[in-house]
Amino acid sequence: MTESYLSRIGALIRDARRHKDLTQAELAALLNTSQSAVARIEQGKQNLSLEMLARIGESLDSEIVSVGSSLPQNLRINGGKRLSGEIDVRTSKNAAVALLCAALLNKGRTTLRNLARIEEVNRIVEVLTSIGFKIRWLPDSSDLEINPPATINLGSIDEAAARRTRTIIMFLGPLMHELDEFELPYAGGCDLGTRTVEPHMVALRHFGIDVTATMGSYHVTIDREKAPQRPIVLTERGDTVTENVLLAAARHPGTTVIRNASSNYMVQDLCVFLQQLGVTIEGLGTTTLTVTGVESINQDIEYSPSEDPIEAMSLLAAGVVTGSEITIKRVPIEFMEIELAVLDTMGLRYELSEEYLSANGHTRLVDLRTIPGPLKAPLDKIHPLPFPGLNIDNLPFFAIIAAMAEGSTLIHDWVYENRAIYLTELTTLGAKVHLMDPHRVMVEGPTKWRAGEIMCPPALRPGVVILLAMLAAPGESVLRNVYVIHRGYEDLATRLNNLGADIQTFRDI
Ligand SMILES: CC(=O)N[C@H]1[C@@H](OP(=O)(O)OP(=O)(O)OC[C@H]2O[C@@H](n3ccc(=O)[nH]c3=O)[C@H](O)[C@@H]2O)O[C@H](CO)[C@@H](O)[C@@H]1O
Ligand SMILES: C=C(OP(=O)(O)O)C(=O)O
Repeated sequence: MTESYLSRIGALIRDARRHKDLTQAELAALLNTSQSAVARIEQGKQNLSLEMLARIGESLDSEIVSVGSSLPQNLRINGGKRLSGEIDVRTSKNAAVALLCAALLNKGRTTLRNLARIEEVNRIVEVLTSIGFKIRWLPDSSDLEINPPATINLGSIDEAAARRTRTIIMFLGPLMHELDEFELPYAGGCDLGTRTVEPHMVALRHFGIDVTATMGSYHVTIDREKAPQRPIVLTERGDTVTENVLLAAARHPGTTVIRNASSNYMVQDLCVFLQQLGVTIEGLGTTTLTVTGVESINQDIEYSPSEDPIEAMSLLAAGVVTGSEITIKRVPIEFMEIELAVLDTMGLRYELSEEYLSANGHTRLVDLRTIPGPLKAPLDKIHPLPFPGLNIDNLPFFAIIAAMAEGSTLIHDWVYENRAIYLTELTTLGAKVHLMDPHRVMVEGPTKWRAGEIMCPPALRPGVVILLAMLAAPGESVLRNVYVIHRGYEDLATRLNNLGADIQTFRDI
C-alpha cells in the first residue's frame, strides 16, 4: 500500500475509533495488539494486512474501514437478558434528511450539529458531494459542515447512492431555484409496497415544476412564469410532500399558503431552520403554513435538529419487551403523547421527568423511566394517523408490545401496502401474529419468546421490531442483512449493549 493510502486509512480508523469513544489502548486490547501499533496504524506508518483490516472493521463496527463492506452485515443476539441504565435518544433521521435538502437552498455554510450518523445521512452526503458540495464531519463530533459549490453539477450525481433513498425527491423543491431543467434518479428507500410521489408532483406544479418520469429518471422542467395563485391544498397530509413545498416556497419571494400540511416533528424542525435562514413561516405546528420566501439565502448557519420520536418509541419497546427498567433520556414528548396514552390503556407504567428544551430551542423533551409490569390488550384497535395521531412509524413497535400483553390486539396499518406483513416474521420467535389481510394483524399475548434466525425485512421499523424481539428471546438469535436498520439508527447494537444487551456484529466473510 502507498503511504498516502495508508495515512488515509489511518485517519479513517482514528475517526471511527473516536466515534466509538475508544482509546488507542482499548482498541489495541480488542485487536490483541499494542497501543503503539494502533498509534502507528493511525499515523499511516504501519503496513496493514487484509486480516488486520477486517479485524479493525469488526472491532469498530465501521463500514469505512471494514474489508468486504459490500457483504451483508448480520447481528448475533444472545437474548433473554434484562436491560438497565440510561440511554439518550439521538436526533432524527427524518429531520436530518430534510435539513440536508434544505442546505441546497443556502449559498453560505450550513453546519448541522449532533446529526445522527446513519446510512441514510451517508447516502445524501454522497449525493451532495457528487454534485459539488464540500462536506465534512467536524473532528471529534457528529457535526456536519456543508459548503455549497458555486454551481451545482447534477451531471456527476452519484446515482447508486441516490437510488437507495427516497429523500432524493426532496431535491425538487430546492433545485427549482437553481436550474431551469434537470434530471434526477428515481426515489428508493424502504420496500413498503406502492408508495407514489404523485402528491409531490401535484403540489409542486403550482410553482411551474413539471416532471415526466422516463427510463428510471425524473425529467424536470421549470416554467418561471408560474407561481402559486391560491393556497396549495395537499392531497395527503404527507411529511416529505409538505417539506418539498416548504423548500420550494422558501426562496419564492411571494407568499405561499400550504393547507393540509403535515405538522409532524421533521416538518417542525425544517420550519425552525428555515425561519433562522430568514424565511417567514406562520402556523408552525398547525396544518396551515403561510410562507413568505426570500429570493436568495447566503448565510453561515448552525442548527441542531431535534430528537427522534421513533427512536424513543423503539427504546421504550426495548424496555417493555425485555421486562426492564431503563431510563430513556431526551424523549420529544409532544410526538409520543398519543403512543403513551394508548400504552396507559394497556397498563404500562412509567415515570416522566420535568420537561426541558431540545438544542433546537423548540422541541419539548422529557426523560422516561420504564417500570416493568403486566400488560393487557387494549379494547380498541391500534392504528396510526398523520400527526397529531399515533405515528405511522411507531405502529410496528406495538406488535411486540401487544405480544407481551394478555389478550388479543388488532393492529391496523392502513398506510403502507405491505409493512404489516413483515410483522408475521415474529411468529418465528414464538409470537402469535395472525395476518387478517395485508393491512391488519391480530396479535395474541403474552408470548414465550424463543430464539430464531431471520433475514431482516427490507423495511427499517419491522427490522428493528424483530431485533428487539430477539433481545427478549432467551438463547442465540441471528438477524441477517441489517443495512436497513443502519439506515435509520446510529450504532443501535452498541448502544443497546451499553444497557446490558449482548449483540455482536458479523459478516459472512
Ligand atoms: C423521510 C421521511 O420523513 N419519511 C417519513 C415520511 O415519508 P413520506 O412523507 O415520503 O411518506 P409518504 O408520502 O410516502 O406517505 C406514506 C404513506 O402514507 C400515505 N398517506 C400519507 C398521508 C396522508 O395524509 N394520507 C395517506 O394516505 C401515503 O399515500 C403513503 O402510502 O412520512 C412517512 C409517514 O409518516 C414515514 O413513514 C416516513 O418515515
Ligand atoms: C419509512 C421510513 O422511512 P423512509 O421514508 O426513509 O423510507 C421510516 O423511517 O420508517
